[in-house]
Amino acid sequence: MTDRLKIALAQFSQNVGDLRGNADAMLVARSKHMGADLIAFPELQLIGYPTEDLVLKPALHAEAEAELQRMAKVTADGGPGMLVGTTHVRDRLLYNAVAVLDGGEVIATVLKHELPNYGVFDEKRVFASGPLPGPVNFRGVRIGIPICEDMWLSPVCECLAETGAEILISPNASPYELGKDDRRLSAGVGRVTETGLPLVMLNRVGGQDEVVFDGTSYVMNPDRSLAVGFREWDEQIIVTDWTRTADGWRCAPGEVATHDDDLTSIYHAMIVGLRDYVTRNRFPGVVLGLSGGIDSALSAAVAVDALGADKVWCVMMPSRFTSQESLDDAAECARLLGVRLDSVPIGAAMDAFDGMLSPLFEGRGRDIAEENIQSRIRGVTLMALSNKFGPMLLTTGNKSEMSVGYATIYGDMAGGYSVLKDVYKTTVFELSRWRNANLPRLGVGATGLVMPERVITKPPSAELRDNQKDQDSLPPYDDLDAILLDLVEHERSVEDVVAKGFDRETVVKIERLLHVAEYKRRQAPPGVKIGRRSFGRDRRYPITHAFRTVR
Ligand SMILES: Nc1ncnc2c1ncn2[C@@H]1O[C@H](COP(=O)(O)OP(=O)(O)OC[C@H]2O[C@@H]([n+]3cccc(C(=O)O)c3)[C@H](O)[C@@H]2O)[C@@H](O)[C@H]1O
Ligand SMILES: Nc1ncnc2c1ncn2[C@@H]1O[C@H](COP(=O)(O)OP(=O)(O)OP(=O)(O)O)[C@@H](O)[C@H]1O
Ligand SMILES: NC(=O)CC[C@H](N)C(=O)O
Repeated sequence: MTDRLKIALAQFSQNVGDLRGNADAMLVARSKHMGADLIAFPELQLIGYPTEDLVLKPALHAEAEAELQRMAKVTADGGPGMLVGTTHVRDRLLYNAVAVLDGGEVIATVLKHELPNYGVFDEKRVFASGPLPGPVNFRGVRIGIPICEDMWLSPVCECLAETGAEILISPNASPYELGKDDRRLSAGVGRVTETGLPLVMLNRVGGQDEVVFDGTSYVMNPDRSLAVGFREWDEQIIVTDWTRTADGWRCAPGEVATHDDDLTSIYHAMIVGLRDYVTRNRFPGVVLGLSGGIDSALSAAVAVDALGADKVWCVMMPSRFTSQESLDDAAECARLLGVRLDSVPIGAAMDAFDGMLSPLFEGRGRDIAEENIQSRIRGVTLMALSNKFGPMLLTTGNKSEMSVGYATIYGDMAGGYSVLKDVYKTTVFELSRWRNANLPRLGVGATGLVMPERVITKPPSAELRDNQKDQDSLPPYDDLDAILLDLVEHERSVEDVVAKGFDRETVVKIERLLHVAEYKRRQAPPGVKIGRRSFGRDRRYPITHAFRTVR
């Protein structure tokens, strides 16, 4: 019976659907840690998380089994065993599983019991729930393997402790949300307190469409002290040293990384989401409309930090409503960021549409139709550049606008991905100030200012007509965001919000706009999830419905 163990923990990224690539990355990691007894990886490391309906293809199960067998054979060399997240088919049911590989074979397969089915998760849609598991005997040590949600709730870990587990290793695919690192720790404290066992929480990193994974893996000893704490966002392998004591197994103390403050954390999530989306979908870069306003300035700054200045192409598309201030601010933003800026005036296209539509529009005054045509001309222009040269169009709308439909469908909503989709305008201001004063650790962009101060201080305007200001149609952003926070993030009623002192008419209007704009959000590009109620993945409302919290 062994009294010492070396367990290598790989906080890895994953490439959904690239089973060969994911398997090769695990084998390379193992080959570099031949002194370890075991190397563990995050949840579904072979397939990638979230799998969504990809796992409904039987061909994928066959490939997963072949890759698993290939990996198992490698372990015949007597080196480290492997703990690999994969799918498993048993009695024609599909499970989210972890296979334990050792001595050339799959020595055990553990099935996930608790399937998360809320927020961004849909696991019950594709996986069956496995029975409550017992520990796996790995070289004489009984290892309990609660798979992600199995660690977030009590029953699986309690069952593992009762059936003799000595160490808990929990492969996770726990998506980023502001403050989630603390919740991961609290869940761990709960399980360690209940079971008296040491716990490994091993999370993935990287971006997958709307969700990003920030890692923050850790090892917690039974006294609830952190033996090891991984960095946020980075791939990292840490070899942990374990000793059997009279009171059970203990992990030797190592490095415990500190975590970012809120604004740094949000900014990093945006960088990781955009970087992985653009690179994995093989775009040469991004193109975006740079208006001299704050949303496009911040989107451009994130893009430069994520991809590098040479991969970001900005285009100013002035009309007769564009102020000199906007022209100057866009030029200064581009200079500070070191990006290419072209100018494509849209007056000729506006005149062409006026001419084309004048027989039909005759007798009607100019209104929102003409305003939106400008936004759509810009969308067409940017998509033409995307088609001709390949960069993906980056959409710049923020959560405040997307909440109330303050964006033109098929116009400035055109694009492939949005970094501001889940941040309210007040946070856009904070992030812009923060980025002007800080260089993000994960960023590859410019030091110093990334936008002139005036972009942050001037009143926001869509410049679709003379002297237009956002505040002509919307309440001040401080009020709008406070109301939206209640209606969207906390699902409060109009009465609840009015009771806090907000004007009833304003709150009723915002609730109405929120519901009416659902059709726009359904057609909006994906964007990185930051909070608990992101549009699309978390908050799923019907488009057609008659419910209002006031009549
Ligand atoms: N339930 C539903 N299902 C499907 N389609 C529906 C629909 N309701 C309306 N529609 C369609 O949508 C159209 C109305 O939507 P849309 O054409 O977008 O136009 P609309 O929402 O009326 O106007 C866009 C608003 O966004 C503002 N804006 C535009 C551009 C940029 C910014 C900014 O600051 O970032 C602000 C602009 O000032 C204006 O207030 C209707 O004409 C109809 O065709
Ligand atoms: N003159 C312009 N030149 C280039 N792009 C523009 C121009 N006007 C608008 N856009 C694009 O359309 C998006 C919507 O911009 P708009 O100015 O209407 O409102 P906004 O939400 O306040 O955005 P911003 O703060 O970036 O100006 C902008 O972020 C930008 O990408
Ligand atoms: N993949 C999972 O089971 C993740 C569920 C977990 N509660 C989380 O939010 O991170």
